[in-house]
Amino acid sequence: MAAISNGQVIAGPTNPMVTPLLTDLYQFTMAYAYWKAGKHNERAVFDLYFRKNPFGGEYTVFAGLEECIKFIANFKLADDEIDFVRQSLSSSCEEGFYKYLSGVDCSEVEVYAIQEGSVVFPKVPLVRVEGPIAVVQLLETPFLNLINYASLVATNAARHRFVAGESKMLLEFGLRRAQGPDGGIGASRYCYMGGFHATSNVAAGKIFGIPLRGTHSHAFVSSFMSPDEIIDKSLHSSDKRSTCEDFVSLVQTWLSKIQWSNSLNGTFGETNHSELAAFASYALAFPDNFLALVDTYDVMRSGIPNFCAVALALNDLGYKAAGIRLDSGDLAYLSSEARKIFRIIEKEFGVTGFGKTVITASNDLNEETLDALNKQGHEVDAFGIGTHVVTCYAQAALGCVFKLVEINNQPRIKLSEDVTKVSIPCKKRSYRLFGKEGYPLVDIMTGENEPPPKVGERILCRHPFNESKRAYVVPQRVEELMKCFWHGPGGVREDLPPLKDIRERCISQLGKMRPDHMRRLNPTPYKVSVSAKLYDFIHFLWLNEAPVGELQ
Ligand SMILES: Nc1ncnc2c1ncn2[C@@H]1O[C@H](COP(=O)(O)OP(=O)(O)OP(=O)(O)O)[C@@H](O)[C@H]1O
Ligand SMILES: O=P(O)(O)OC[C@H]1O[C@H](OP(=O)(O)OP(=O)(O)O)[C@H](O)[C@@H]1O
Ligand SMILES: O=C(O)c1cccnc1
Ligand SMILES: [Mg+2]
Repeated sequence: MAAISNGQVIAGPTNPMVTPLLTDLYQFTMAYAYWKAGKHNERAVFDLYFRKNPFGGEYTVFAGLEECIKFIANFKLADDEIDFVRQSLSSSCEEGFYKYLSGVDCSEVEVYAIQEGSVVFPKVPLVRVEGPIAVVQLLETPFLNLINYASLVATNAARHRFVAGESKMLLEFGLRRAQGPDGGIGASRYCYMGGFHATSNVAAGKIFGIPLRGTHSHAFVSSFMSPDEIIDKSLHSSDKRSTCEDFVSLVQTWLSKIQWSNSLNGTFGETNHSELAAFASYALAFPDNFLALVDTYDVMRSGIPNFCAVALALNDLGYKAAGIRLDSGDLAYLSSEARKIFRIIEKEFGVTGFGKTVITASNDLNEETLDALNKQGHEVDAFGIGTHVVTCYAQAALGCVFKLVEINNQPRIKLSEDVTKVSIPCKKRSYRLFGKEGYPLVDIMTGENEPPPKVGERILCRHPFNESKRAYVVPQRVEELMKCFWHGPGGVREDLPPLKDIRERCISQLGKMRPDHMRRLNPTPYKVSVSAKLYDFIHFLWLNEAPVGELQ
């Protein structure tokens, strides 16, 4: 059953395994202890944030919010789930707790969050969850689970897109290598959000409306032994006005023309006939969308001439071949060589546009290989990326945390020997301040009731923990970062935007960042700050909570 809020139906989470039990045991033990102490309805505020940008970069893409909202909108423990909690906790736990649990929902919970697909930075709350402490405590692990991987993959995808360059098409091919079904579905969704153009994952296409793309595998090529296997060789022209009765012969004629061509100067000798049969057969099946994997036997000696022969035969019948895929070898060299041949063929045989035939490359691609290809020069138009993007091979987890910042209107702080782990107390607001050139300059957190920064008014931005780091900013534009996404089922809240809009937000925000924050090597850290008032309060609370040591 789906929940209704603000007149909008909010379905449950995409993965039906996302239930109130998808949490750590300690959330239930704490919920019991809060209940036992009579504290369970105390109003608590938690911040969800991360401490360090992933992949050695200086930016992160926030993703996973929609799933969190779907989760809380439908949050209710079923009887069998309560029975299981009863079996899992100590037998000394009182029955009244289970009665309480059976009535728990998120009607008293408020969620403020940065919009999904936004570019975000360490320490700034991505999500602020307020509500009865026992209920909000139960949300900690599922929220982290839904946001950590989503944001990591979206960031990874955005980084791959950044290196590949805006003009390149990025295809996500990772389902077979993903961490299980949820990893695969999630990767497809969040790669698309981070700027990929399409996925090979059919289920993700159906569930999220992501464009589907694909080629064919080596198995298809090697399954053919000879052109004699092709029974139905007829192919009608694209305008359906004529029919070629023996497409395979037409292909073979074109292959000899290529072999004897003057401008190709005898580049091509014998090619592999079983590969030619596979290509011809694929073209008969998909004359409008003929794409050939050209590296099964030998890219330059066989795959490319065979592809060209089939593509030219299709051209005779009014079809335009879709392109080739390279899946091994030196992709810079092979793509450049293939392009040269396509250009020569365009000239020699007068086939307009043949020189621009799309070249797709795949095989263990990652940021580094894309960067290396760019440095060498290449002719690849589209990249198919699997393992590295979906498994986030370069970094296993983002490390988002969920920390208590206020209870019963009393600010709370968590101290640590490691200053990066000290939490920023209070229910806060956060703003992005934009400079003269239109770039975001700094994110600033303030106490909830402080006046907001104003355009044209100088404001002091302080590093939260380093006294000497501070700067005045006169913002040209101020954007409040967190919006209300849940205020109980009846409360006014932001609508959940379609995936395409989230993707566009992401691409647009990434495009408006100052380039030095985005570069791969030694990027400049983006500044995250607090107001002078919040700074003073953090340090007052810090001194208040930290015991004074005694030297002997
Ligand atoms: N010009 C290039 N510069 C840098 N890296 C490249 C270049 N061309 C390909 N690569 C990368 O080099 C690696 C080649 O891997 P490997 O040697 O295992 O593959 P292969 O032998 O070409 O193909 P196969 O998958 O059939 O084994 C891949 O990760 C690929 O992305
Ligand atoms: O390399 P990835 O980035 O993970 O991209 C997906 C890979 O999956 C496919 O083949 P598969 O890897 O199954 O077989 P292969 O390694 O023998 O090419 C495809 O040809 C790619 O190589
Ligand atoms: O369509 C493809 O080419 C594809 C799909 C998944 C994995 N590798 C390649
Ligand atoms: Mg491979």
